Amino acid sequence: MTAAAPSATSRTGPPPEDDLAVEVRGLRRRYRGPGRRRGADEGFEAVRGVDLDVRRGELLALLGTNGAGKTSTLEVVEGLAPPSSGTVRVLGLDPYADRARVRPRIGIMLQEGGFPGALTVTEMATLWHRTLDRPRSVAEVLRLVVLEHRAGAAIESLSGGERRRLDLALALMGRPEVLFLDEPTTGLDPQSRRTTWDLVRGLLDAGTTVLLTTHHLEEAEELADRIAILHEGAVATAGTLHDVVARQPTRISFAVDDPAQLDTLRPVLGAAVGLDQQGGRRRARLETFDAPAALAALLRWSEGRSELADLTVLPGTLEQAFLDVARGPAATPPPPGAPR
Ligand SMILES: Nc1ncnc2c1ncn2[C@@H]1O[C@H](COP(=O)(O)OP(=O)(O)OP(=O)(O)O)[C@@H](O)[C@H]1O
Repeated sequence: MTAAAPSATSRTGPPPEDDLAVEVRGLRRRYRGPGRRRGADEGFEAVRGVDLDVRRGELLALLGTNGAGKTSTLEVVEGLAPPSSGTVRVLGLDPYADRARVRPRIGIMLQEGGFPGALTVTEMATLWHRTLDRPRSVAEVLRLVVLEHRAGAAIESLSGGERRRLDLALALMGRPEVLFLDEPTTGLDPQSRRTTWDLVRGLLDAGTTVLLTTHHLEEAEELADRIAILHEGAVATAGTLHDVVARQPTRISFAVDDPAQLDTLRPVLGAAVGLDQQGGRRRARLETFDAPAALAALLRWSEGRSELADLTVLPGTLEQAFLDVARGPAATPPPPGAPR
C-alpha cells in the first residue's frame, strides 16, 4: 500500500474511455444533518474522493469495513442519488442526470428489496416484467435463481435467502449491460451461494459488467477480476487479487526451545524476529517480502542446530490485506522490496 490514496483504476494507466462501463472520479458524498463532532452541523461525508473503473465485461468487487461507504458509493453510481462532488459515468452517461437513458441498461440489486409481502413471487416478477423493454421471461429468471418451486408463494413467506434470490431475479430480468449487486449472497447457505456464483460467472461470460459489494472475501476471490477495498470513505487498496495479496508479507514461524539461539539468526536474516507462546511452546515469528531468500537463510542457519521445528510458511491472503486496511495506516506494511 502506498502513502498516497490509491484508486481502483488500472496500475498500468487508465484503459481507453470506451472500454469503461463505469468510471468514477473524485466522488464525494455528504449526508446532511448533524455532524459527528460535538456541536458540528456540517453533516457527514461518507465518501471522500473515490476513483473507480469497471471495464466492460469484468467484475469489480468493492470490499470494505462496515460503514466504509460501499453502499453510499454504489447508490450514486446506480443513479439513485447525486454526488456531492466528483463525476460518475455509467456506459458513458451521467447515471443521475441521464437516468431515463441509463436505467433500462442496468440492473440493480439493493441490500434490501422491500417488496410488498402479500404478493406472490410470480405476481411481483410479472409486475416488474411489465416495466421493462426486452425482458427475460418470469419463468427464465425464476429458473436461473432456482426459485421456480416458490413461484406461487407469498413474498412474506420466503426465507431470507429466497428473498435475496428474488432480488437477483428482478435485477437481471432486463438483460442489463451493467449489473450492480449489493451484498448479493448475504443470508444464502453455502450451496445457494455457489449456485449464485455460477450464475454470475455465466452473466460475465455473456459480456455483462458487474460491480459487486460483499463481506465474503471468498466471493471476491472466486469472482472478481479486480478488487477495491474501501475504508472510511476512500479506496485504501485496489488491483487484481494477485496485486492486492502481493502487498502482504509472507509470515514464517517455527518452534524454538532456546530463544537465546535467535540472537545469531537476526543478523543473518536482516529482519525482525518476534517470539511468542502458542500451544505451550515458544514460537519465533517473522514477516518477509522475499520468502525464498528468508527460507534459504533460515535453513542455512538451522544446520547443526535443533531449532526450526514445526516450520510454517503462510503467504499473504486477501483476509490479511483486508485486516491490514481495517487496522489503519499505522499497521500498513511497506511495499515489496522495502527493508523491514
Ligand atoms: N442517510 C444517511 N445519513 C447519514 N449518514 C449515513 C446515511 N446513510 C449512511 N450513512 C453513514 O455513512 C457511512 C457509510 O455508510 P454505507 O452504508 O455507505 O457503508 P457500507 O460500506 O455500505 O457499510 P456496511 O458494510 O455496513 O453495509 C456510515 O457511517 C453510515 O452510518
